This record gives sequence, C-alpha cells and structure tokens, in this order.
Amino acid sequence: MGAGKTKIGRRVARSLAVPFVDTDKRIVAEYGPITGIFAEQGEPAFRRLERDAVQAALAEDAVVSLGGGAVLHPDTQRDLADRTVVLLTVTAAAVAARIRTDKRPLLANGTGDWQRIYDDRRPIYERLATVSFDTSSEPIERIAERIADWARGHS
Ligand SMILES: Nc1ncnc2c1ncn2[C@@H]1O[C@H](COP(=O)(O)OP(=O)(O)OP(=O)(O)O)[C@@H](O)[C@H]1O
Ligand SMILES: O=C(O)C1=C[C@@H](O)[C@@H](O)[C@H](O)C1
Ligand SMILES: [Mg+2]
Repeated sequence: MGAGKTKIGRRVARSLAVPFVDTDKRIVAEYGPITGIFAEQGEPAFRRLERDAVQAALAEDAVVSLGGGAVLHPDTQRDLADRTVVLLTVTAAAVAARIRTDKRPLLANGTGDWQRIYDDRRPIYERLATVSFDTSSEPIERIAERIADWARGHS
C-alpha cells in the first residue's frame, strides 16, 4: 500500500501508449468507497468483488494496477504466474509520509500495520514478480520512465 501502483502505473501506461486500468478505481466506480465496502460487507466480500475486477482487467491489453491485497486470491496468483508483473517496493519511512490512512481500511490503526501487512505478503509479492523497482527515493515520473524502458526491452 502506498508504493505508487496507481500513480506510477498510469504514467507507465501513458509512456507505453497502452490503456491503464486500476482495479481499486473500478471497484469504487461501481460499488462506492472501499472503506464503505469493508465496513458494510467485510473484507471477504471486498476480495470477491476485487477478484472479478482483476479477472476482467487481466483480459484487457493494458497496464493494470492491482490493489495491494489482490494477490492474496489464489486464482489471481495463478493468473499472474505467466504475466509480466512489476513489483513496486517502498520503505516504511517513505510510505509514512504518503499514506492517508482514512482511505485505506486496513491501515485504520496507523502505519504500524503497514509493515506487518507487507511482511506477511512479501513472499507472495516476490514470488510473482518478474522485476522489482523501489519507489522510495525518486520522483514518480523518473520511476515510471525506468519501468517503461524496462518493459520496452522486455517485450
Ligand atoms: N515515488 C514517489 N515519491 C513520492 N510520492 C509518491 C511516489 N509514489 C507515490 N507517491 C505518493 O504516494 C501516495 C500513494 O501512491 P499510490 O496511490 O499511487 O499508491 P498505491 O500503491 O496505488 O497504493 P494502494 O495500494 O493504496 O492503492 C500518493 O499520494 C502518491 O502521490
Ligand atoms: O493492501 C490491501 O489489502 C488493500 C490495498 C488497497 O489497494 C485497496 O485494495 C484496499 O484498501 C485493500
Ligand atoms: Mg492504488
């Protein structure tokens, strides 16, 4: 969470001249704020909606930014196994300055939870990643350009 998937993903897509899809934004557009979905229906319900959004997005020819927990779904793990997956990492110190916790229900108790969640998920993120970029200390535009350059060389 807060690594820059949405902001950097959008710029990577623009640089590669392909469409951009953010699965969180699609869910919000259809069902309203994520905090409300978590509060009213619970996390498992959110994960089901998210899985549907991810499946639809991965059928498109696009740069897709996933929600931070999308990879928890086993079907998404399977789908990503043969895709180009860019892992964005960030240090706890850098993310503390970025995250507005009120928009992220899983961080309602503060950024201390961020590290715990990251540590829990790290093996999944790293297993699925084709390549990894750290976003802690460079501007968004610069990181996006490095990723787009990598992608052009990779395909
Ligand atoms: N390299 C960067 N340098 C400084 N600020 C950044 C950088 N990347 C992202 N940010 C800022 O951090 C915040 C979170 O970025 P963004 O929403 O893109 O993260 P995310 O990975 O999509 O998070 P989530 O998992 O919650 O969807 C934004 O306010 C963004 O402007
Ligand atoms: O890391 C997570 O589990 C989440 C990250 C966000 O992108 C949203 O999908 C939601 O707040 C849950
Ligand atoms: Mg995002």
